[in-house]
Amino acid sequence: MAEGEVERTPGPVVALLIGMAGSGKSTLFHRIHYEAAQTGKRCYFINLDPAALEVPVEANIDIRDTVDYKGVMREYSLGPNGAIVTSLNLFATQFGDVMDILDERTKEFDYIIIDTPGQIEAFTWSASGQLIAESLASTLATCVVYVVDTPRSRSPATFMSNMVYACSILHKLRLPLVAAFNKIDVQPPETCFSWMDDFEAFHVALDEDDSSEAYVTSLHRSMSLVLDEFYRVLDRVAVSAATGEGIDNFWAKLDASRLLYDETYGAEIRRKKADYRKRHDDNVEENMARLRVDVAELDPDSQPPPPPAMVAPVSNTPPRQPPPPPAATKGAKSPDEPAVAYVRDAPPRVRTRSKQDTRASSSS
Ligand SMILES: Nc1nc2c(ncn2[C@@H]2O[C@H](COP(=O)(O)OP(=O)(O)OP(=O)(O)O)[C@@H](O)[C@H]2O)c(=O)[nH]1
Repeated sequence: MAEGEVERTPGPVVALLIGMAGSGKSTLFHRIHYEAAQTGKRCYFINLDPAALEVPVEANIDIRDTVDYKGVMREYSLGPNGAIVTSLNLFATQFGDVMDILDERTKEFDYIIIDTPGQIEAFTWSASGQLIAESLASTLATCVVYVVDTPRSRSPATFMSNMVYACSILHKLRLPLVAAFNKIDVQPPETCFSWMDDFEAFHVALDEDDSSEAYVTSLHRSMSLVLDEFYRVLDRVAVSAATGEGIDNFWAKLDASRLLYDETYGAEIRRKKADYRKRHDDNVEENMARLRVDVAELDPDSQPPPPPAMVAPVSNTPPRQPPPPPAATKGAKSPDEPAVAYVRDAPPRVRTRSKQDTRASSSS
């Protein structure tokens, strides 16, 4: 690779759909599924919303196949939000299996689209949400698609809340972020875009909006100055999940995110891996040198030990005889009884919906 050239991450682009409840994530998920089938784009779909009553498309992997959200509520006596977080936690413990499935199938897909729970903080502020995002981003070009409800963002105060949230997600996950202004069939995005391009236009809108208290207006005014920098690195696209308008641009933004990922997060991951490898190799070399000195000091005639690669693998050593079973004592448990009584069942292993899996891949 030529010097200064950015190393490209092979495999599909992963898009995590995140947004406030009702912003249209699931409808967008559905729209992407439809458009992908129409245009022959190869997409893999994952639903991470355990509380979804209905997923509009047959996802290749669905958290609801693994975790019973209502059962979690009952068993742990939790409310709806607690149960979503706990379901995600349980699923996160099995996410290695999901990564194995994705690793096996990376060559078959161009995009992996992931729907997340409507309770946005359940994903963005939970350890499991972060773990899932980091696991994906450790090997695949991953980005966040922050879905904005454009009609609701007509009000400067709601627009500001949305942008502050998007900014906090960018800081938390540190992944490329595309703001998808949805529902443009109802409300064109130009007003929001003008506020992002020119903070003075936003200040004028604040002055004209008499629904907020003076101190809130003043707070929004100063926050718009802070966010001005954020808007410069924020990619945006206007879409309508209902009509399909703007979806072509949506694909283009995902492709652009791949480049951004490679230049930022991907480059950082590769640097960390290289650092780790170097530190590991240096440690091995240092320990070997120390060992050689110690051995030489003990017995000047002795040969230094062979390098680690020449040490016979553990599996080649002859198996030891197992120790004899302990003598039966009075009141001992029968051999069939488990030694440890688990309080809770471990969550079932992740299952893909093999039938749908096959269907989805054949349709793509
Ligand atoms: N007009 C219009 N309505 C939309 C669009 N996208 C979504 N909606 C509507 O917005 C409402 C919420 O959409 P959902 O897709 O359920 O939103 P969500 O973000 O998945 O909701 P949660 O799962 O609760 O977070 C539904 O009534 C949709 O029909 C759009 O592009 N245009």
